[in-house]
Amino acid sequence: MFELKKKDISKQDLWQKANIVLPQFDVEKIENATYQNPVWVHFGAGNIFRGYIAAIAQNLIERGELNRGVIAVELFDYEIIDRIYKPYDNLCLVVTSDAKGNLEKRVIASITEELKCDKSFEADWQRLCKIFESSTLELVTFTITEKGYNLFGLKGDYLPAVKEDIENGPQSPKSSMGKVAALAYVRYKSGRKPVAYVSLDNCSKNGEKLQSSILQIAKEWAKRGFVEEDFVEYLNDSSVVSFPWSMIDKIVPRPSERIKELLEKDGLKNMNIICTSKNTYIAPFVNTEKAQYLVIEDSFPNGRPPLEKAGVFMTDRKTVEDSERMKVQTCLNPLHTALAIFGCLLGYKTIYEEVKDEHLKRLIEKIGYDEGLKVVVDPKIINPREYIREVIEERFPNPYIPDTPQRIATDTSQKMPIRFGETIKAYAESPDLDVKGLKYIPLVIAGWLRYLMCIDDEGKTFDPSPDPLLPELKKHLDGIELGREYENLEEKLRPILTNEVIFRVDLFEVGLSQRVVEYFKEMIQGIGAVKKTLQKYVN
Ligand SMILES: NC(=O)c1ccc[n+]([C@@H]2O[C@H](COP(=O)([O-])OP(=O)(O)OC[C@H]3O[C@@H](n4cnc5c(N)ncnc54)[C@H](O)[C@@H]3O)[C@@H](O)[C@H]2O)c1
Ligand SMILES: O=P(O)(O)OC[C@@H](O)[C@@H](O)[C@H](O)[C@H](O)CO
Repeated sequence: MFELKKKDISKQDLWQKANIVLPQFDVEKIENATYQNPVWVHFGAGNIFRGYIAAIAQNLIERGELNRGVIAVELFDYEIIDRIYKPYDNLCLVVTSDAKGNLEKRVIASITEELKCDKSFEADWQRLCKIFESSTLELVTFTITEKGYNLFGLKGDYLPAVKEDIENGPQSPKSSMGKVAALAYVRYKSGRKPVAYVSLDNCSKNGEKLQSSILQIAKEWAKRGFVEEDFVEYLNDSSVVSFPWSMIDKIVPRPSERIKELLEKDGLKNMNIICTSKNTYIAPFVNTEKAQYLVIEDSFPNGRPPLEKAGVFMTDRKTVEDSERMKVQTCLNPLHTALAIFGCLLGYKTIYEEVKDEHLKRLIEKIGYDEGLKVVVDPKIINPREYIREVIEERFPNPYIPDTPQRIATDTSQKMPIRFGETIKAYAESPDLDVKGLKYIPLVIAGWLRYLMCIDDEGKTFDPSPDPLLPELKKHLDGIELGREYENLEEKLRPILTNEVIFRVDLFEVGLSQRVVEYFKEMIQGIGAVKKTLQKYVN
């Protein structure tokens, strides 16, 4: 037996026998160099970071293109650090599966430090301040989920923690964006030092979203005299501080029991999967697919590692935007969200089983090829039609990527505007497209309303995936039962369907609410009605 710990890394024969590739560099040397002269900080120490971003850093280190690692920082779920980083010396085992079931196993050792970003962890906070004062710091990347950037609640008022941060200034921030703004202020105070803040989350114009949240807090602080006006100027000057946009694509599901068992058979100890009290599913290993795309706007005022040498497309903002529109708004994530919603309703536990169902497959083909492609601008670096084909025919059906509809259904309320709202808006604004002609996106929206009832198509209650708006949204579905007729459903659902925070547009105004409500009515007819409605409309 051996462990994913530094002390066992020297037992090369054991790892070799298990076909696990070890880091090809002097881990301690990189750690020391990074401690002295940090280059790269990452916020959001979850699965995609460990399985993709940290692997990019390792590729560069192994090729001699980078001589520092990445510092992992957690803003939200400190259990990750205590239970998955510290006990395994920040090592991570990445298991990559192709559709034939061939596995590549590799130890990632490019994460050199793990820090909890909160003033209550005084030593970590002091260390973070030191890092942000460092002139060698080039980039700060983020994978903190869409909701991590939010400042406002559904009604447009500040979230409580954000409000508190605004009132109290940068001294002891509580909200995620407040903490990042406070560290940006530390960097500013240390001599207006340059840096790039790079969001790698699945949101449209993610760089703009990050910048606007940090700026908003900075402006509120400046108004109250907590910071200089010049701090706001600094954050607005892209020659000093940039917020590059990006598109990131690699399916990194929750850790799988099957992979855990395989690793244990290899002789590895303590491969337990945990679910933290904040609902992060994480393990010492990460399971993922081979396919991967990362496109980043090339704007780095303090320089950057040669990311292109690790396969990252470094390009202009327009190409990033077109790639993001292609992936997040039309060709992958909306298809994923559709499968997530219908998967939970129809009792599926894996995505690959879902795409074997001809109706679900047809639904995602219709959303992608028929409704989505019409608003896609070809990003040139990736062909959109070929990309959808790869997604539907190769990536989703991969049985060795045990992705679940329940994982993807997490935070659906936060994803609606980007996954579907942008496309509806583009149709509504186009002189050549008829928004009322959309059929399949409204079917997914109706499915989501049906999902919010938390009763599956067999009439059994299910636990919905976490979503910050769930309690509020569920209230609007209260009292609706399967098998009953309702006269005033359109009115009852109006508060959801008119909410532009959720759909980017008012579905009543654009003329889609009636169709959504009609589909929804059909889906609540009784047991099996969701399946029947799906079959009726995709056929
Ligand atoms: N997993 C994927 O397949 C994938 C692919 C492409 C992009 N992404 C992007 O990365 C994000 C994270 O995915 P993951 O696989 O790492 O998920 P994960 O559940 O493994 O980790 C989520 C991370 O976000 C942090 N987080 C959650 N809420 C936060 C908040 N309010 N403030 C600050 N941090 C918060 C968590 O603490 C954790 O570090 C996704 O939401 C998506 O935007 C993921
Ligand atoms: O991660 P989210 O929450 O933005 O969306 C769920 C999935 O669609 C997503 O994680 C995909 O796996 C990913 O976007 C593939 O690149």
